[in-house]
Amino acid sequence: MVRQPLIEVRGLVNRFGDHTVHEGLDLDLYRGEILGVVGGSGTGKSVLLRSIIGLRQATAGTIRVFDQDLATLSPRERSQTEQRFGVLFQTGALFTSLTLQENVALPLVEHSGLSRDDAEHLARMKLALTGLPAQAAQNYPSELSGGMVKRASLARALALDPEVLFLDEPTAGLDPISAAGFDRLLRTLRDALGFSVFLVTHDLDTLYTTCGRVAVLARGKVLVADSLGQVEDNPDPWIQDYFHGPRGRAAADAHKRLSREDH
Ligand SMILES: Nc1ncnc2c1ncn2[C@@H]1O[C@H](COP(=O)(O)OP(=O)(O)OP(=O)(O)O)[C@@H](O)[C@H]1O
Repeated sequence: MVRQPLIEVRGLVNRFGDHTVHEGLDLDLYRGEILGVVGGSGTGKSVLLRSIIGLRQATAGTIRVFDQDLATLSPRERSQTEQRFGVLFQTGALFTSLTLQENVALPLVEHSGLSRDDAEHLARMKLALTGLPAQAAQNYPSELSGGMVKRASLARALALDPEVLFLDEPTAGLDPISAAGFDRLLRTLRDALGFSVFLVTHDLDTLYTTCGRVAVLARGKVLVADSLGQVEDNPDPWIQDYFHGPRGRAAADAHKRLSREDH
């Protein structure tokens, strides 16, 4: 059976002045998958994410989302399409002057026409879904640990039941235990809710524990997008260094050990 991509990027070009970031980049995201997007610093992972979610107009190329060409959508259609996305940026980007419950309720009030009371009720459910204790709903972001803020940001990204979740380095800045907890949570929620994930990360443990496929960006393109096993075997020097250097080996070994313990 031929799998239809939910997102299809073709011939993407992004330039800033005479600096070319993407030069004919192709990438697909399939329904229900967690796609890890990796690459050296400055290879354009965030610019790619921003182009897909409509925060940046690409210099050239096409981006089809849910079988529609982003460039041909009216502002209204674009806004409807964007509501099918959930986004979690690296900083979490919660409003510091709002409680967690108010933060998560905000998109619900804005986009789904719920009353404030109903939105806050639903917000508490979303926060519980991400594993936060009930009382955290009344806390302000500054009162919580980094891991809890990440969970709350995830709850906000999930507020409108998105079909695709975009995450930009979600475990950056978390201690390894909180990071592993976040990875597990992401897998569990994907299994339960069925969304697809576009995950920009530098975290090798995240790649090994959560991603079904991995796309490697280098030299303006996607060098390879495949299962980890296939990607690890790619002879490109950056890929070899990344996956077979000391950190890559440690992450692969830890994953093998955990898989054995699970069986
Ligand atoms: N608004 C902008 N104006 C000019 N250059 C930009 C802009 N946004 C990104 N760039 C450049 O595009 C390149 C890719 O940036 P991007 O943030 O996508 O990299 P990245 O792969 O996400 O890097 P990192 O892993 O370090 O986060 C960088 O050289 C960056 O300086």
